[in-house]
Amino acid sequence: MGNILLFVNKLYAFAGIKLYLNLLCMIVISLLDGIGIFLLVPMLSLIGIFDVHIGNVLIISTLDEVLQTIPTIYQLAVILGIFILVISAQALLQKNQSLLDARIQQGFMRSLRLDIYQALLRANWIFHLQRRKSDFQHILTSELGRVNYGTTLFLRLITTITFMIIQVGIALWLSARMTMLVLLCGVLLAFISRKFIKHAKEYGNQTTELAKSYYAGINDQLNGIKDIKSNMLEQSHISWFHKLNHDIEANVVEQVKVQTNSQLLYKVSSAILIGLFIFLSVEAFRAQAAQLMVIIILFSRLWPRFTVIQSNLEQIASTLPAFKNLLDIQKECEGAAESIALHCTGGSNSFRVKGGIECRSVYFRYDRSQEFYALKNVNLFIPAYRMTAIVGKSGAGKSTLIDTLMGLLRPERGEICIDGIALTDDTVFLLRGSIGYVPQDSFLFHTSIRENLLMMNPAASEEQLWDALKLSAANEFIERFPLGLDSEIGDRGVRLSGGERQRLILARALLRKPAILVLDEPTSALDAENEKKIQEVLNKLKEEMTIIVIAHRLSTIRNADQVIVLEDGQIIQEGGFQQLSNEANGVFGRLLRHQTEIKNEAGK
Ligand SMILES: Nc1ncnc2c1ncn2[C@@H]1O[C@H](COP(=O)(O)OP(=O)(O)OP(=O)(O)O)[C@@H](O)[C@H]1O
Repeated sequence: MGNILLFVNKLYAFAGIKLYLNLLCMIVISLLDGIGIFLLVPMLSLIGIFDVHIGNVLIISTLDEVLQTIPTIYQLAVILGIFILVISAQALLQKNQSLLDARIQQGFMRSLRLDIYQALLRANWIFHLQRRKSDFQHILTSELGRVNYGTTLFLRLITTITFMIIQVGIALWLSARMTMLVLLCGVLLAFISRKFIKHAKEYGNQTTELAKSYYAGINDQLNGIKDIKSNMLEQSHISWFHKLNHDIEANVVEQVKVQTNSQLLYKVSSAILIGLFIFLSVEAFRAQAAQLMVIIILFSRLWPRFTVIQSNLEQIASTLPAFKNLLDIQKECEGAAESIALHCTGGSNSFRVKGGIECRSVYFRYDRSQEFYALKNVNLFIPAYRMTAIVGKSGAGKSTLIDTLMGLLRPERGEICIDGIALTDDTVFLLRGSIGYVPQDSFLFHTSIRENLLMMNPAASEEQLWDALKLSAANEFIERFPLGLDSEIGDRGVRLSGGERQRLILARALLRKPAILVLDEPTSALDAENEKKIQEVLNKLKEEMTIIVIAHRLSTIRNADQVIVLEDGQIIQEGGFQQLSNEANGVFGRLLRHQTEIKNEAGK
């Protein structure tokens, strides 16, 4: 019940007055529908199908009196004319009401989609690290689809209930006793059917869980398709897929079972009720023929609405878990929201570092319930317009440190200062807007080289594009492509080699003319010749920007002005490249000697 109220509140918050307008349309449509039914009696009487005694049945007797003032030959034409007018007006109104319905529904979905997407993008990095990406994909596609369907059903439910109330009102007017009898049966049936709604909700929860597993599994497996194929893991994955699909199928069949059982109950009971109702009307209540006819028409239209309401309630119950899931994620995102101003996009020159970036006694933990610190008492100074390299064994804390320097992770203790001023939640975005980041796992879109570049700086000219490509030594391979900048690079850039991908990503980062260039393993996929080119590029770029680079391949950072060596989240060595390589017992010297030996052996 709480969830349905939440849903109604949210829908009302979005649609407001439009919902009332919709309701008003429905009331008028139902009234016109009722008038159409009332017109049937004199019409059938005039045609001669029935010789109905109109007696003192409300509305019909008034209508009959009016008709008597018209010459007999025109009576049928007049009544048919009114009938056509009433039905046409009803159809016209219905058309507009359906349109309004669609507008409310689609607008509501648009606003939900936007809210959840904005909340996702506003959430901080640590939140994203802790969640499965596939859960978000699931929410934004399948769960939103279910909520959409639930909204359609909800609006349909309001329509049905409005129609029902009006028709019950008319029926009450005609015969209170008979109407009460039917309503009593309806309430009784609704009470018996509560369990169907409960089951539908349980199966709806199951649908959410199954769909989550489906999305997560598909996502992981498609990302790891190379591993699956090269390790011959196809069969085990097909078995997993088979089992999950079996569960999905069983879940849907169970839901249909609940629906068909309740429909069966409603249909059989409706046949019994209609029989009982006609019998009682004729034998016990002695209803007049015209009155009986109107009531039978009303109830034969009314009763199926009970069935529709029951079926709608069950289906809404099965989609409510999707709505709850959506609100939960949105709430979690909002709990982790950064105070980012979304209209400010990262851009060039929004922040210039004059002196340098400083870490003052920085501590960081991914999980505050654990004792483990990924960064412990880190104190360091990164001078502007210099190249600082961060090295260390795998798991030493290099990525955590640069994520902290970029303001993606906020220190648990200590602070990050730019030119001596501590970063706050507000200024951290200025810093982030001034960074060009080249990640380890390069991210490229399945489109042309040009569009991949323009994504970073849509206003860049052809000349600026080529300048950036030259700087990153990516121009040579692109010039060889027949379509040049318009060449398509495939999904995540699969049509390029690892080195080509990395150089393209570097060009993309440079296009922003960032104040700080952060590179995570920029040369890991490059051969010696290209590595040298990148070294030269970085050397040149030092004059224009501050460079921070993580490197496993130490030859890449030969020209670094400062090297920071991390181990277990702490700085254990720092200094110039030559200085550290000369420290015989230092970790850096050992790492360097180890890499040189491997290189020499490979060269033999
Ligand atoms: N999202 C995370 N949640 C929890 N712990 C994490 C997370 N990311 C990293 N860690 C832990 O923090 C420590 C530092 O990890 P980090 O990724 O910074 O190391 P690294 O030096 O960059 O390693 P590599 O060279 O392998 O990329 C590791 O012990 C790692 O297990």
